[in-house]
Amino acid sequence: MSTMWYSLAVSALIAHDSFKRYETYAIRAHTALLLGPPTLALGFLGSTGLSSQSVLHTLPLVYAAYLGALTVYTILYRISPFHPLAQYPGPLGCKVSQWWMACKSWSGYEHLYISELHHKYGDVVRIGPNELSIRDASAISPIMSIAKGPQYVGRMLSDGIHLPIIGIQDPAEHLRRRRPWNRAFTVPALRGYEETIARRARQLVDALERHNGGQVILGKWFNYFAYDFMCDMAFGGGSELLQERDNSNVWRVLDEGMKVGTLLAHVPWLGVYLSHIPLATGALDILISHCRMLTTQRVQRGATQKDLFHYLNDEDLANSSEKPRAQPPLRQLTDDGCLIVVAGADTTSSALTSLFYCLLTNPETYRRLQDEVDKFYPRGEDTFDVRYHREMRWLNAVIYETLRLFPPVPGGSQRRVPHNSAGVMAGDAFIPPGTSVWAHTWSIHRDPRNFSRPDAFWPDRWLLASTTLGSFPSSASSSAEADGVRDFVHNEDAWIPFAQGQMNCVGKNLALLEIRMVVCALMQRFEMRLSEGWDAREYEWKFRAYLVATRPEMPVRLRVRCT
Ligand code: HEM
Repeated sequence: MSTMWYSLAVSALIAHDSFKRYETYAIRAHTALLLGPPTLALGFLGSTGLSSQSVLHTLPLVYAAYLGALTVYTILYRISPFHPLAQYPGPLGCKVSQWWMACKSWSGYEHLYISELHHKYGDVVRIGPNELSIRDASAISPIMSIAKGPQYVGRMLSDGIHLPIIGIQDPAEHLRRRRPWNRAFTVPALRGYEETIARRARQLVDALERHNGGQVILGKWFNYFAYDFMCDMAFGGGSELLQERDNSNVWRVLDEGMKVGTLLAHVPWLGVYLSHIPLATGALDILISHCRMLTTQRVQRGATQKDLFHYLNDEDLANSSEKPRAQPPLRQLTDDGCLIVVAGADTTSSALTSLFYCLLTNPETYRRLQDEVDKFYPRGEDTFDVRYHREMRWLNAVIYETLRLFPPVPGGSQRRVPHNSAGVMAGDAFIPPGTSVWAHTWSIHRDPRNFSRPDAFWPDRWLLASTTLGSFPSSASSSAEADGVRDFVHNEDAWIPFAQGQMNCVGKNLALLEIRMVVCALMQRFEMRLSEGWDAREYEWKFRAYLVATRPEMPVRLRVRCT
């Protein structure tokens, strides 16, 4: 009998080592490692001549002892000085289990929690048993060159094999999958989407005009706009929220699905298990099935215009010498289709809502932008003619500053150092193999070592520092002095709302184009102000992160301009 207990203890040790070494999400491997040894032990007991009743009585004890030993080994190892991340500080809960951060993420304030941890522990914090968050700007570039992390396995209820491009961990496969995406966002391709943006933005303006003198929840309208446009742009149509409103609760499903997805991002293995149970995750299941349906319909229907799937389905290569070896599998296309709505619509709507929040709480900035829009697009001038965008320095400064202060993906990007590598140096930190690591956008954007007055909405900083947006204006310089900013700090490398490097946001230029077109159209047509009685501080309090930031309802009064 004692030999059996001893063997069980050793088996638990071996199982712990296998989990640690291979970190597999394969359900068969989990079953074998979790249930195999105690089942064998019970078989052994049966063969010693023990009655089946005694074996049955011992059964719970054997399983409990084995799983208990496995749990104890795991916890002891994670908090021991032998763990590769032992040198990095962090809360005990984070070191012990990923469930700690999973629970924190449910509130939507994970970005603030991690920011607090950085204040308390410094630039490198252990936020999971095998996970680090880094606030040091010099670490951004090395982190962004590492392969993607496993969060999307859980987030997308993946089987661990099929994933949208954003979650592909093998760099060579990511590069292969990225090629059609890159073709879809070249300058000529972007030009092809301008008319669709303009059509939807016109529809937005018309719909808002019907509320002249009244109150609207502006963010909702941006949701409708962004979703309708993204469906046009990706699938060649399929949504009319601007016309019909959100009767089928697309956005509620999206918000709820993202919440569940955020929890699962911390425990990817659970996402793999739930992917085998139909409707186990409610909204997330509905969201993913809906996106799969849109993609399948689009692929079966074929192209009616040069939409995103024109490129993702290699239709653009039909007459080219660069012919693909084979048509992309439907599963690959539907996996990417699931990403498009979240990556393309939710983020852009979040950015637009935050931008108008910043404008409406900063009347001077609002007025300057109004003047700039009136200068380039006086009444009667087509705001959808994008040729002036580059010259609109204040508009660009306002956009950059909004994305700094309220990044639509506040947590940033996760990467994972491959198990079979030698580790990576990121800034001063050594990141051992098998470690997931985040460059924490929220903390980096609000670090005074990167940006003066980091918590203030101060678009002038972009003019002050500008190399890309124009020359250094003397008026901005004096306003900095008046504001008491003597040692002006501005580190553009630390501005990462779209991440950085080859695996960054491929839709960055499309997003900026959409934002500029919508802002110009709305500023030319309307005067806006926040509804009286609404506490503007609510926006910051209720700005939550479920991968993409969910924004509180912001009531706005608007009036059609007479000029
Ligand atoms: C303001 C709007 C947007 C923001 C702030 C934003 C931000 C981001 C971020 C932070 C990532 C993660 C990159 C990484 O893992 O390092 C990402 C990835 C991605 N975004 Fe965006 N995004 C925006 C708009 C868009 C739009 C309009 C599209 C168009 C469909 C898009 C498509 C994608 C795709 C496909 C990826 C995955 C890229 C890859 O892994 O290669 N995004 N985005």
